[in-house]
Amino acid sequence: MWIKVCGTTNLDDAKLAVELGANALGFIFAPSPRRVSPFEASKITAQVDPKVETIGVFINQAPSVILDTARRAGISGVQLHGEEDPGSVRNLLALALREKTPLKVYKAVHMSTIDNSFAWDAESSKMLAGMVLDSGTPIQRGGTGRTFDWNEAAPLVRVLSRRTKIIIAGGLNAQNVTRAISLFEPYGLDVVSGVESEPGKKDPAKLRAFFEAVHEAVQRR
Ligand SMILES: O=C(O)c1ccccc1NCC(=O)[C@H](O)[C@H](O)COP(=O)(O)O
Repeated sequence: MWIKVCGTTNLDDAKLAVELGANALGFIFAPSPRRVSPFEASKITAQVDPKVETIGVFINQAPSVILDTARRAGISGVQLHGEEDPGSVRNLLALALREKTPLKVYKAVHMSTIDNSFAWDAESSKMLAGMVLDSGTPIQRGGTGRTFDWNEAAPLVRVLSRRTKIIIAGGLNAQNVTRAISLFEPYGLDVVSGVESEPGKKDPAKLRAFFEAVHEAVQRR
């Protein structure tokens, strides 16, 4: 199971997440109490094993801004958390190719109020490294600490799973992650609020409990 721990703001939290088995660390470059500058992120990414993905979170930014931030922060991928459509991802990937900056692109889709998953048909989903299904709203795009309606979403998630790698996000924690894994059988998981003591600071006990719960659930499958 691929696990992304998001909202990284300091090296200690990054090191612990990686030690526990995180496959990816998220850095927020959008309005958020967890926001970091490209320079702050670069000081952390420089010390992370290159096998661990480092993913910048953006909301409705121009491709040139995303690419410039990615380079300065030293990240390996981006997660687009606004209303970016297949056209904007195509432009971003074309620019990245022209400028010889390899970049994985993950698209976040908000399952509650601004569901734009239908823009992502089988063909356009091929551009994505994966799709993050989250519970944001137009006011708070991510990091809400709330789950979306899992039962209602399950049929749509099955359809989307045939198109790209599905990553479940939104209100995950050590208590509910087992159910998310058995219900959605996702490729990956993405968490922030459920493993923090306060926004931007990880709680080591919660982080450990989260990874233990995931590993137990995966072994039972
Ligand atoms: O985490 C934020 O503060 C945030 C703000 C704006 C856009 C995206 C944001 N987070 C992106 C993530 O990938 C989070 O891990 C995801 O939304 C899940 O968050 P949570 O429900 O708190 O686990």
